[in-house]
Amino acid sequence: MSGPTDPSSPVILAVPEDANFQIEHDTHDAEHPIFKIKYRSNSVISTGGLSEISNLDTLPIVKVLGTGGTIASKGSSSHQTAGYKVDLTIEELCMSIPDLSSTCTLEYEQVLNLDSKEFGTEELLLLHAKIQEDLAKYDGIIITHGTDTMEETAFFLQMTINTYKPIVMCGSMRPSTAISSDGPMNLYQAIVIASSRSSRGRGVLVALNDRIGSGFYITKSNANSLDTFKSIGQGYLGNFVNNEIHYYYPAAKPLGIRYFNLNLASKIDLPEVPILFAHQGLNNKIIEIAIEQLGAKGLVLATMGAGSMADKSNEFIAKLCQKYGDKFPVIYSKRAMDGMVPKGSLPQSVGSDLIPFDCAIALGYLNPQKSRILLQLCLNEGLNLSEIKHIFGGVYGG
Ligand SMILES: NC(=O)C[C@H](N)C(=O)O
Repeated sequence: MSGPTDPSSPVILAVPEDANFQIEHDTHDAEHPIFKIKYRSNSVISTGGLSEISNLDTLPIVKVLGTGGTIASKGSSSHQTAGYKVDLTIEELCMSIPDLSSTCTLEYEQVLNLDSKEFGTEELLLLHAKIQEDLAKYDGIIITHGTDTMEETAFFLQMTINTYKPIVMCGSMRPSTAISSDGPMNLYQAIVIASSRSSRGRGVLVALNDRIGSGFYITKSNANSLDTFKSIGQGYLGNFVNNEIHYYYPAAKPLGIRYFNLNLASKIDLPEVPILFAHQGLNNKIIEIAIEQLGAKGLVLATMGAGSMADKSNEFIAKLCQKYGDKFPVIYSKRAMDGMVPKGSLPQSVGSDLIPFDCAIALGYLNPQKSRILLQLCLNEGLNLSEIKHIFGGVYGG
């Protein structure tokens, strides 16, 4: 028998009489310890429960899905770190890393080969379908991806795939042709992370530059440097040092996760939800254009502080919402990288004639690009305003 068992299944445990086995206590979660029973035998009868059986003679089977990005790019010289092109296959990329045959059985597949700025709903759905298909066969999935929109793909996968198996995203900031390109090391670490049982039950992970972060919160903080992925308030989940994975906390998924089941059998077109970046002197006309000319079904505002928009903008938004029968959700996000927008910072009514402000939803801790995806998923499921508020309440907004 190989591969993991579902930890929630009942405890029925039997090992062959001839088995040579050992019991290991997994210390990653002191409150919910896992006892691993490892054995050597050719046959096994059954397994399950809080315990897991693993055969010492089998290795995890993991799959790398290539989608492009700088990690799959080539420049024309070894010092070129801008203006390069995606031009490397996932096969070539996997050949550039050290031998992993004692860590896992590795397979790979080219799903896409694009700069991540070209990603949209179609690419997200394609990747989602591929992962769903592969999760049945593999112990972990690794996705190579451009860093520019990696956080959006990570968040989308996090909200739409409910699995305890590791899904690990990685990329690079320097192309494959650059002196000290970071791609091969990042890919190597991501594969080791996806092969490890200690990575289970942690949701979608983003692994770059020795750090392991949660795809739910992590964001690209620097447009150029290698040390770019951060979640300032929530921190990293772990670190990778000298071929060892060091998690700081027991396995857990972020609070506020609510899974959205996508019906891949029918055509999905996630609704139009633009993001508007607020600034001093914002012209209300741009709000109207975003909503009316784009046919948007919702709007995300990167507000100037913790939900702050000029009074005239709030009044304009409230009137537009009234026009749509107060069904049009407007997410009050923030342009600041850290912090949050609490429910309490939004007025209940606006203007001298106290127009109700029901359509305004405080974002909580997510950034604008992640809240856009969350709102798209809510709208795709046909949720109403109060249900959407409830979901954003999971990240302390609403
Ligand atoms: N570092 C990178 O991967 C950036 C690249 N433009 C991308 O997102 O595809």
